[in-house]
Amino acid sequence: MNGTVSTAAGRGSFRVGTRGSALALTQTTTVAEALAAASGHPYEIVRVKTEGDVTSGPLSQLGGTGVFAAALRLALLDGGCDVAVHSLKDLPSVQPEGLVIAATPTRADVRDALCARDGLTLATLPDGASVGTGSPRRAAQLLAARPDLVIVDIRGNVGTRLGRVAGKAPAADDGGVGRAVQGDLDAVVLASAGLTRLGLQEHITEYLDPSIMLPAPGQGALAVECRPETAAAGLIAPALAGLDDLGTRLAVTAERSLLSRLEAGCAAPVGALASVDGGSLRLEAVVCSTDGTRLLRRSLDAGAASLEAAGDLGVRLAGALLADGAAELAELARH
Ligand SMILES: NCc1[nH]cc(CCC(=O)O)c1CC(=O)O
Repeated sequence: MNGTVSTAAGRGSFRVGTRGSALALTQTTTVAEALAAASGHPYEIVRVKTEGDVTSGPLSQLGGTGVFAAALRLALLDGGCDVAVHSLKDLPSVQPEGLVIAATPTRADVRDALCARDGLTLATLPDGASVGTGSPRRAAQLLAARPDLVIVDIRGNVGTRLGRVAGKAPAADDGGVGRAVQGDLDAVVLASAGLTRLGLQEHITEYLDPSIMLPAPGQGALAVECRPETAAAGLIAPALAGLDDLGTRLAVTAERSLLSRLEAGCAAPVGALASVDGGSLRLEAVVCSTDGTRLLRRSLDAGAASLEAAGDLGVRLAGALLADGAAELAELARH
């Protein structure tokens, strides 16, 4: 599946690496178009097949977090591409030597979305309804709100997962890990951002308010990563800088700093959302027991809205949650 989609190769062009899923291709093309328009240089798209795309087992068996991002990062380091576009929430918070996040474009909707049959919402789903998600964070917060729900562990790309809900349009096979079983679930929970980027927002029956469901750190945001010293990165450096949104970068810096201080990965039952409010940054986070019976939820304000203050805010809020017993509650890595 490795290969070139467009043929704008040659001197003065840049190569943008992507995963092969429909969502990844959409996100990558949007970023590549913006960079090409701002820099005046043509691009080509390089598809990188990742381990996460070919393994159908549960995420927890894939040997840790970041499997989706690792192959793209390797391609950057190998010179297989010049720029990589990641979903920020899938990107491990440890920054590899030699790579930088050159842009965090303006974030899309951060909320999770319920896609239920027959227009149902979290309040109107019948007693004991089945809801599909592979995310311990979503499962725990769903159960905290509705302890009667039956959570079904599901995998695959957005279209595949949507196709599990009765009455939803058959999923286009977008390279998912399994064929959709038609209509065996009452609902699934997916990120609004991904659904909207794929034009599937009509299937959303409720945008889950962050007071009920805190999103994953970085949800709805993209990270454009590169090796800054390369010629191609230099070519588009001003375009990358122009694509960066400071508010988004501040928010995701705080969220990822919290996650890394908790020593938790993208599969941990941890939600976090930062927002810039006036000149200050506020971070809200939740750590859950996986059965949803216990939730630790706290928020903290930073005095200032700087990158340093954002990183510090994440560390301080994580410290408060750890002092409350977050590591034991969520079975995070021991300290
Ligand atoms: N883990 C897969 C993944 N990575 C990014 C998104 C959606 C887009 C985003 O949050 O930026 C999704 C799908 C989902 O969680 O529904």
